[in-house]
Amino acid sequence: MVQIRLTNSKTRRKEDFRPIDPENVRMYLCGPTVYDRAHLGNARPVVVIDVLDRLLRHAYGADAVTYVRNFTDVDDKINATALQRKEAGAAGTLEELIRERTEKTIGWYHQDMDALGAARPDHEPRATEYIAEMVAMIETLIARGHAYAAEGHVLFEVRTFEEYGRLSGRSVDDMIAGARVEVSPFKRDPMDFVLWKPSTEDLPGWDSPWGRGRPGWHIECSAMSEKLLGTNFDIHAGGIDLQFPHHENEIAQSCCAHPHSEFARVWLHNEMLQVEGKKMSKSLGNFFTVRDLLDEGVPGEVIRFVLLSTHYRKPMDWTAEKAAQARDTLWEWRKLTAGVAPSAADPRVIEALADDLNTAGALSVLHGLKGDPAALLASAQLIGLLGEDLGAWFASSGDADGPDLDALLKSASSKFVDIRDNAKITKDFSALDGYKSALTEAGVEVRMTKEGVDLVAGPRLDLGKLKALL
Ligand SMILES: Nc1ncnc2c1ncn2[C@@H]1O[C@H](COP(=O)(O)OP(=O)(O)OP(=O)(O)O)[C@@H](O)[C@H]1O
Ligand SMILES: [Zn+2]
Repeated sequence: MVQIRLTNSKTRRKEDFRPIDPENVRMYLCGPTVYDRAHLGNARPVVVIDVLDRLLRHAYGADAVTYVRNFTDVDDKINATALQRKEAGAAGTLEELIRERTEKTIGWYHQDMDALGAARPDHEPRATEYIAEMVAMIETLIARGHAYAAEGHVLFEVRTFEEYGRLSGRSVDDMIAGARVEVSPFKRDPMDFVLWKPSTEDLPGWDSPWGRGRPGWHIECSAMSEKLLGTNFDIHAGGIDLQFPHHENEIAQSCCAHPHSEFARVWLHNEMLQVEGKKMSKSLGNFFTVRDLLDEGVPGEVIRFVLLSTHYRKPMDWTAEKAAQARDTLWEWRKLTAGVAPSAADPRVIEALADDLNTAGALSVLHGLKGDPAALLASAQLIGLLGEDLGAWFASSGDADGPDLDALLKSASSKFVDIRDNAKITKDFSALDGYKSALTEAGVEVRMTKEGVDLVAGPRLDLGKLKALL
């Protein structure tokens, strides 16, 4: 097996990856805060880590990886969204509105990430189910002198952790200068961050030694990763936007609660998906969701292809041109591999992936495999492409339940045969020609066979137009 190498943000070097336990490689990815649809930027870490997950399973065994990705279902942004809805007249208590929204968002998230071919993690812990673990960790931090309670809050005292800032390579003073840190009267130092905060009656809250309250965001990941992966695990991933302060704070909490632990050995950070040079983000409002693209008829597989065509450590843009090229390439590959059984993945594809997840390199190897469809198929499947039949591929676009493409094509072909049979009697073939060109216009390939006609969905299939022809 080829040696996997990953760029570790902690050491700023590309390093040989050596798992703590090769029989159980453990990986954590910071998941979404569930108050709204995932935008395309949010999908980037999911697709990148899905490829890493596949590579690790290829290398160490399908059952030798534990992949955890959390849902942050308690957060001020969630509360604010629910409050807005309540003020706009939505029925129910604030707590009910919050729960309704987080449940719904988790469902959307699953649908959208499934459409991108990202396998579900082994564990998807929800923060609200790990409050006891968070409280226990905060108590440990207080007992060890790294945190203090003040006015219903508990704060982590950053100056008590010498290594603070090491991951992002900044000193505490630089960070104070560069960051918008919240100054509060009860903080000993402006850099100190919240582990626990009080909740008003209408906000979600849990009883704690510091009164009724709720956890800060950072402690969620420390507590959940410890519970599910232990105090030392292999890989911690997330977007580069989370490196500071979120990951810096996770390290401070976990390493101070367990002084002899390393926490995560390798830190992997993906660069940002951008729009005109700026990070795609909810706060900037320059985003579109994965669902927007799927609804426009961009298959999930095309989105995945585009995301993989740039190395994860480089910023990238989404463009319609990239999507069109991806669609054409995938279509060509699908035609080449139709009815072919996959052989083994080309070793060069594995080498490219093992070299710090060089997915763009892997795709260029695939381009060269057109002469060997069996290897092309196996290699594409290794990175999560060409995995499903075409029906499922197109079904992932359009409405959430997915149209049954096979059924649509079947009714179109029986209609075609009726028109043809009629034309044979009347000797007027114009209606048949008209139907044929309408099908072509809808992106369907019409192949005449001895028995009748074979209709095949093409890369530019327009489901709306096809439906209109039935
Ligand atoms: N533009 C982007 N490109 C790549 N990854 C991103 C981008 N925006 C967010 N992420 C990643 O998405 C994951 C989920 O992040 P989170 O739920 O905190 O985002 P958010 O707060 O909803 O989005 P935003 O950052 O747009 O306000 C994190 O790993 C984060 O690093
Ligand atoms: Zn996290």
